[in-house]
Amino acid sequence: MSEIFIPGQRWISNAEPDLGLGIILEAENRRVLIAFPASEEERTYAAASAPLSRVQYQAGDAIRIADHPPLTVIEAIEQQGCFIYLAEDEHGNRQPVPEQVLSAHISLSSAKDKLLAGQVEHQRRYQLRIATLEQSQRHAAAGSHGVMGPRVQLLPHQFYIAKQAAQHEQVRLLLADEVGLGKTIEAGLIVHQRVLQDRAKRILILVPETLVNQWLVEMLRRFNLQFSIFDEERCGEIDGYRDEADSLFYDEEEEKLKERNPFEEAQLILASMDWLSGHPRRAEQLCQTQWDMLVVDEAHNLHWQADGSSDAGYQLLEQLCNVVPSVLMLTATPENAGIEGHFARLRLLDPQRYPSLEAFQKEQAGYAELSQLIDRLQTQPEDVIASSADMAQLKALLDAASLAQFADNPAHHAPQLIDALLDRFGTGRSLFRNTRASIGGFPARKLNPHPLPLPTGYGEGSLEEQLYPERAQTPDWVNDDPRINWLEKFLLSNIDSKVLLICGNADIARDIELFLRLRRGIASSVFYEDMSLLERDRAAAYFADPEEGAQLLVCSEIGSEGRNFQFAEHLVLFDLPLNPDLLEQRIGRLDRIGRRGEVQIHTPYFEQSAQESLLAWYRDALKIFSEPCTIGSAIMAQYKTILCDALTQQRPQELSGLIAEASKTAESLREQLSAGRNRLLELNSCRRPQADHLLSQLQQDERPEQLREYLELLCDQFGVDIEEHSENAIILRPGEQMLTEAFPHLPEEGMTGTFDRERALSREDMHFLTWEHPLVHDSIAMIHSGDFGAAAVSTLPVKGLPAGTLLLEAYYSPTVQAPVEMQLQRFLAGTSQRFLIDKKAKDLSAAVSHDRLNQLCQNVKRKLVPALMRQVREELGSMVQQLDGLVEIKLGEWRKQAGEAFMAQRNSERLRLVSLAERNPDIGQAELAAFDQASQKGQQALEQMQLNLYGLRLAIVSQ
Ligand SMILES: Nc1ncnc2c1ncn2[C@@H]1O[C@H](COP(=O)(O)OP(=O)(O)OP(=O)(O)O)[C@@H](O)[C@H]1O
Repeated sequence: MSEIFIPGQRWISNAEPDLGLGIILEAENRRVLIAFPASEEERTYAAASAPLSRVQYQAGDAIRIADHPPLTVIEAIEQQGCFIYLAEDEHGNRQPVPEQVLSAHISLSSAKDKLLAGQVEHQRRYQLRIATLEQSQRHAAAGSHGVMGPRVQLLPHQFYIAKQAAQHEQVRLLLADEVGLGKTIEAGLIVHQRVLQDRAKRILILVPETLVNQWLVEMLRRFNLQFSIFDEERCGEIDGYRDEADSLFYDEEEEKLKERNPFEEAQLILASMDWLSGHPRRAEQLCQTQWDMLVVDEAHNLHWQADGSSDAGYQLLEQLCNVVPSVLMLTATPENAGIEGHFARLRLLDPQRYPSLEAFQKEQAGYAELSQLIDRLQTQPEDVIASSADMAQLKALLDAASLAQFADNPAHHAPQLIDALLDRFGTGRSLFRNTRASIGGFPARKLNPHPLPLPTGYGEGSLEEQLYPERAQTPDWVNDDPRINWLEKFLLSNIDSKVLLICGNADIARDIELFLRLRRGIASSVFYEDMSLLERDRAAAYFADPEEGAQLLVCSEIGSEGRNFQFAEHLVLFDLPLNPDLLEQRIGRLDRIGRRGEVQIHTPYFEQSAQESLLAWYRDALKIFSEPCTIGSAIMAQYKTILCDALTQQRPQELSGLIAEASKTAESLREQLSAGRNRLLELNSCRRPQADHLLSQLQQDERPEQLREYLELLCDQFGVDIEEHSENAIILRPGEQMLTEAFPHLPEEGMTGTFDRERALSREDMHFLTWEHPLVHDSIAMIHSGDFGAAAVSTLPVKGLPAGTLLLEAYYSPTVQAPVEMQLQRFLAGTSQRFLIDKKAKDLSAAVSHDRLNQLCQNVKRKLVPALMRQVREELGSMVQQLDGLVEIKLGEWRKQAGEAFMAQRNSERLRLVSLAERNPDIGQAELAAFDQASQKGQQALEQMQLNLYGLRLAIVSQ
């Protein structure tokens, strides 16, 4: 039966009790709108299924009005569906209190009410409830909270970044690892962590159209995150508005009534950046939607222009960055369009830290000196103290308080100093870039050049015509081009190998594939921009199939970004682009994590042509075929004009001189970078000892044995059948007596899961069972949000105590009611409190553990409960009141601890802001005042922290 909602009534959300005490604002048209003032949130529900419970106080209950001492209810009087409480203060003064004025901060005590009313449950349910609290608190406090569940290999550089990202209230990062080192995985870890920690609910991922499905699959199979793909078709189905102003019957007013923002319809949305940047109306709707987090892949494709003519993609990114609190941008080639574009992206992420391009460029010149200082701080912090030059340098950069701390205990405080230096004078907080060189263990790149005779008619004209002669030919060019002939032979002599071919032009890609498939019978598929998403993904899947799949995949340039083709043995570069970052991206399709064996790169080219010279340029000047190229765009910026000129004119002497010179410039740039910027990035992106420690901690936190025990308890109580599958693996199936029809994430046919990460990585048909698997996570949430097992009564057959002695066991968990963006729950992680008291309120919790009590306690038959409760009710009532006194003391301690942890973090953020203000005129007094106000608000909310009574067990000593 549905409840009757009346404006002014006070209700509480069963699913989100932390929202505090809600007040009904509207109840019309079978919908109910409720506001939660404590957390500044509103919710709308269908009235028939609203997950709300009416809050109704009884005589004797304590109630609160804001800024008032507590009152005790004498009587509740109902008037037109709302209550007026007659209540008195500690001096006996009485006053009427309409429920509308009650404080929105509420402490919940359904366990108490249930126990006192004799509504008790079986022992085992209570045990499950307490196990749920203890296990979830333990997991929430673990350093690996949020990153344990993903089905990924434990790679230190990725987990290190996720850990760094978790440290700040909002995460705003450029993930810029070299190609194929797992930026998608890093982004997934960060997203997963934010979702699991309740720090982000509404997430938008924007990627190039070609990568939409790959992201969808990766998010689901590795992270259990079910994103919805939004495209124009889907949006059109939701948003009825049609802009057909030219039509005779067009009625703007009527159309406006059909308008709906489609992006409000789902929480986790994945969409193509190409589509949105070309669709102003959808882009506007996107910006009007409230997002907690934005992820943008291949961010280098969005171009910034100093004169304000940035492309539509960049403009959309800019607008989103202004309103979305957490932003991740991914690019393997951050400086693809020069330092300006790189700076523009950093500024979007952190405008306070990056006020001007000039300052940023100046800063880069000081990186070598800074990285040497950091090196010394890392290896010999005591020597830094002893060196007056180092200390003078530090004094010029950092605040006196941090330096004083460092001088007191150099080894302990050096890491904080390093963080502050990296953040304020490097790109510490905003940019992570891991390289193959710093991670190590990658297979080598091997170039296989294939010189071919230059056919007549080729090798003349503009540089473009010389480099890509096939583009100017008729479609039958494939019959005569020696590269096709070579390719055919190559494929036939490597029949068991997968070959990826990339060329810069869609028509050429199509011609090559068609010819080899139809005329030469090669099992192949093709991948180019005019194909639909589905067709492209089918082509990629056909290529990936190890048994029946294609031997060859021919891609236009769109296949060179983001795709995972590391399983292919050979990469054929049918042509070479003039952009070294594009070439690096192409090689990155094979040279990525998970690759086994050398990266075989094949370049068929024409002898004594511009192609041969360009190959020599890449090989000898940039060395791109032997190591990842990080200096490509800088060298190209310097030499492109003269290189193109020399290539066009085909002056071999001049070219070899140019290559020798560029090679020297490249070498010295590499050295310069490795002493300065790259060294700083290396220091920042993965500190190996910390990263290794994180992973070993994560492995300890997994606690598979305890998880298994917990699952057994859970399944037992909810009627889910559990059976052994094999070592470290189980099968779960809905049992005939399953308690709830919607046991979370359990398919009707059941599921097989393993506790072993390695096995989960190789067996995709098995679920990876951790404390973060959706079934476990949502079962825990289900128990937390309801009162399942909240109260129990048992007998305690022990000899040492007189029969009839009462022991009361109580578990509390803290809650703080504040706007979600303040993320104050993180300062309470892992805290819960157990009391075990006798009638004199003596706390026996240390003497008798919960487990021991579980072993000793016996369940009381349901029909005996009412009589038993009548006997003990009075004594029990006074014990419950005594508990309140103990709780007050504990609450004081926790408020203090959480407040201190919160302020320590705010103070360090404040120091940063003050330090940045010295160099950035945009940060003024107003920013600092707003910051202080937010700190004060957080502190006040923590001072209002409440302890929820989570579970109560009465044990009555029997003989
Ligand atoms: N921790 C991991 N466990 C398992 N597989 C991983 C892990 N990290 C990366 N991979 C795999 O390595 C490949 C490269 O990873 P990913 O696509 O995230 O790299 P990327 O840096 O985004 O690449 P690009 O620069 O091409 O966009 C993918 O197939 C990915 O699934």
